[in-house]
Amino acid sequence: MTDLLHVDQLTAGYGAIQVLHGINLSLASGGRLALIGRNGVGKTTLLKAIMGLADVKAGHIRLDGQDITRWSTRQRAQAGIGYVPQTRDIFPSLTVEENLVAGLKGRPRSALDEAYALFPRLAERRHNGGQQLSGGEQQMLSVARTLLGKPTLLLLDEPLEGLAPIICIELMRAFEHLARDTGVAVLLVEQKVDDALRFAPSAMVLERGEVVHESESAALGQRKDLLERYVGVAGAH
Ligand SMILES: Nc1ncnc2c1ncn2[C@@H]1O[C@H](COP(=O)(O)OP(=O)(O)OP(=O)(O)O)[C@@H](O)[C@H]1O
Repeated sequence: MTDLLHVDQLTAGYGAIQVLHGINLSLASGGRLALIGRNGVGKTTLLKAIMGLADVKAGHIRLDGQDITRWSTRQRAQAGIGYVPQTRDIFPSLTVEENLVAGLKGRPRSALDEAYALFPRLAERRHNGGQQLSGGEQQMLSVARTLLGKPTLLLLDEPLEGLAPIICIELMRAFEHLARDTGVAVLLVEQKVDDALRFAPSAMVLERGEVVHESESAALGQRKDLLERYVGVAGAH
């Protein structure tokens, strides 16, 4: 079976700065993979490289068997990659509904119901401005907008960052539903290691731009030594 995403010997960074060194990664259709590691090890850069937002120096990125390494970000989005950046990419001056409409890209307005079904909070706040939303609601809006593009691969960059525990639970539940009901594959970068390992059956640890560990999440959750060394937490998985 062909992997949905296949990253092969990827070396990438920004201009002359090399951040990732020879990364290999595979994700099947409908699969879930957690990408963890300390700040600055290159997790965001890996997502950006997959989305066409970092400079690839060597190696290949394949989506559904097609080599997309030199494709534009727009082409990758059209091919089915959805990227939710760490910065919560919403228009603060537009309402929730206007933000969602901006993500429709030709799909019928009825598609908004999918977003509201996944995040009922957004339905309640549909006429509120983006800047009036809480951090959690902004994150939901950012995710919902990306999902309107019907991605087959979703790249999530620290979606739980700075959110209250109760909102984290709500978001993780929504991601579970989403993955189960739509079959979208998810590559999740997350500092909240327990949540990441619970969500994804497989995990990869990055350190200084290299993969230093790869295993089932349950097995990694037992390796307190590795979690302490590479993530700085003992983990309670
Ligand atoms: N636009 C950029 N130009 C140059 N260097 C960058 C740029 N963005 C990130 N870097 C550098 O690349 C390295 C990896 O950063 P990256 O954001 O990928 O790490 P990360 O693991 O996602 O960390 P964090 O959890 O802090 O986001 C860091 O040393 C960072 O300073």
